[in-house]
Amino acid sequence: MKENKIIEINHLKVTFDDREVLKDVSFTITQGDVTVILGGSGSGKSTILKHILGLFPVEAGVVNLLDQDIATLKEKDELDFYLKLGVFYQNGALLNSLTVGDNVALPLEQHTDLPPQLIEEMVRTKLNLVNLEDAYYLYPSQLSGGMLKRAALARAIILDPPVLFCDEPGAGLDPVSLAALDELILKLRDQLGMTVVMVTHEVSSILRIADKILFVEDGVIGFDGTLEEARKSPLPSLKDFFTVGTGGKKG
Ligand SMILES: Nc1ncnc2c1ncn2[C@@H]1O[C@H](COP(=O)(O)OP(=O)(O)OP(=O)(O)O)[C@@H](O)[C@H]1O
Repeated sequence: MKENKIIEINHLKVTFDDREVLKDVSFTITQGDVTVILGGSGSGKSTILKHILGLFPVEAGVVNLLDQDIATLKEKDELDFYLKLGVFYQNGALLNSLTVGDNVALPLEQHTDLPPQLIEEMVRTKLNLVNLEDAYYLYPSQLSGGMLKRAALARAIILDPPVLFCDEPGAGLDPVSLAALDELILKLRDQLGMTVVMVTHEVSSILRIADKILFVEDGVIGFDGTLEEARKSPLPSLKDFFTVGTGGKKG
């Protein structure tokens, strides 16, 4: 079967305050893959994610997402388009005044006209999927760190997005909760066919879940290949990630 490209970036350039953060970034992401964007602190990983998510205008180059050049997206179509994307940020906090069920229901209530009974069913299905079926009536303050992440994940996927973007999803989790979150992300990929794009420094996570690695260095993609290829790469800064887990920082 022909590989289906979900994201295609060509010659993306990003300048902040006269500083070229991304000089020339090109890559493609294939449907059903878990792709990890790696790179040292400040290398521009989040900047790439934010450009894919349309949070910044594309200054130079092309960002193609779900067969749509995002620069040509009409303003009236933007909301519908971006609703197709699941976004899971490390600080994607839930609203403390709402129960977990109401938090997860929020995107459905805000963006659909579905009847309350159906919304509740959809929320329960997603809570089941993230192993939080008993947390429907609990408040965020009653959840552990790992449970909070899973609830935020349930909210990110409530509209069944074809792509899930995760920025440091495991930040602050203990190793056991981190492994559980990784398992869950793999389950979403396997059961729902979701494509996952993740920025993370967690080597244990990367080894568990990455299919593909994109390594950002000096404003370009310094490495683009499978996890196996990445582990064997002679590129010194990439080697550091897997051997000493320095996060790509030198010294
Ligand atoms: N809105 C902005 N305005 C000005 N500079 C920015 C902005 N966003 C990011 N930068 C700069 O661009 C560079 C890349 O930032 P980015 O957050 O993409 O890096 P990162 O690789 O995700 O880093 P980290 O791993 O530390 O989160 C940094 O030097 C940052 O200071």
